Amino acid sequence: MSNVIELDHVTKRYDRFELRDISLPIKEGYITGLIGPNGAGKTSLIKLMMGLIYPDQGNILMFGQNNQQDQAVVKARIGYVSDESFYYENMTVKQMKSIIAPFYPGWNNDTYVKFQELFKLPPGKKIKDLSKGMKIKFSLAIALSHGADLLIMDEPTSGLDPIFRREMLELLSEHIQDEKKSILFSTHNTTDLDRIADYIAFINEGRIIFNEMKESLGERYLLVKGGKELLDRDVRRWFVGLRENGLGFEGLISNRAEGERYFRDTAVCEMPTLEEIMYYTVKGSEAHV
Ligand SMILES: Nc1ncnc2c1ncn2[C@@H]1O[C@H](COP(=O)(O)OP(=O)(O)OP(=O)(O)O)[C@@H](O)[C@H]1O
Repeated sequence: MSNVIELDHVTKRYDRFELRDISLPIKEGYITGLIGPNGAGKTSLIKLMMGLIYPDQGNILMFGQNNQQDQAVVKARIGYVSDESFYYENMTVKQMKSIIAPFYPGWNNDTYVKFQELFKLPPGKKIKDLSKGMKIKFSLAIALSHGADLLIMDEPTSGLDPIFRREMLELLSEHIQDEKKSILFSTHNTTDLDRIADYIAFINEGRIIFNEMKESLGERYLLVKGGKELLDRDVRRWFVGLRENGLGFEGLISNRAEGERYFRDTAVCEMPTLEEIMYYTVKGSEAHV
């Protein structure tokens, strides 16, 4: 199985933040959700892939090609959706579309018209007068109209109402039916991932915590709820994150087999939700600062 994106030991430093030695393969033909709390580094990671910022160290391959040396070829195959607008604010939707379309050899105007109607995009409205959700819809219509092999989307669902949010996720699932297409999107929202993601890449404080098939996460982690008397210093070390109150605790263990062996008869063992995995991982990393 080949990788549509491959980050190889990529480091990017800012004054107070670092994406540290990131090696991240994104699988071709699947939907990967990039998730992490505010400030985890999701947008920076996406900008690195898009060649909008440059790594201090490491290599980035898109479709097996270097994303800087082969920039034009690579970019023509990517549909990029972000709420940071790269459009001319004073142009209308129609004018902007006419400027963008010729850049893409695979542009299909019938497809664009179909999405323009579906998304109720007002052709005569200026870009600056579009709502945040409308801008995202416009970006998405463009991305879906030039036959992109890879959609990269930075929080595409964040400005959308719940109805369109759901419709959009369905649309993305349909898009991926074409076996060679791939999607990477960042989100804060675990329900987006529950609905459509095949793979989940979780980033926290500039590091990749995991990049795994959604199904296999449940086999790896264990959520344990029990009485405080079960916790001693050694046992505490097994927990990625732990929440305690007067009598009891609830916590996440990353080695499911070991956790089950110890807690099976004395505590409640459950398969964690994605949200619980995120919550305890972030909580645990804060506790260790
Ligand atoms: N140009 C820059 N110069 C300095 N620091 C930056 C720059 N761009 C981003 N950062 C810092 O890098 C960190 C990661 O930011 P980034 O936008 O990648 O996170 P994110 O996961 O997308 O967050 P959010 O979910 O809030 O959008 C933040 O602490 C941010 O302040």
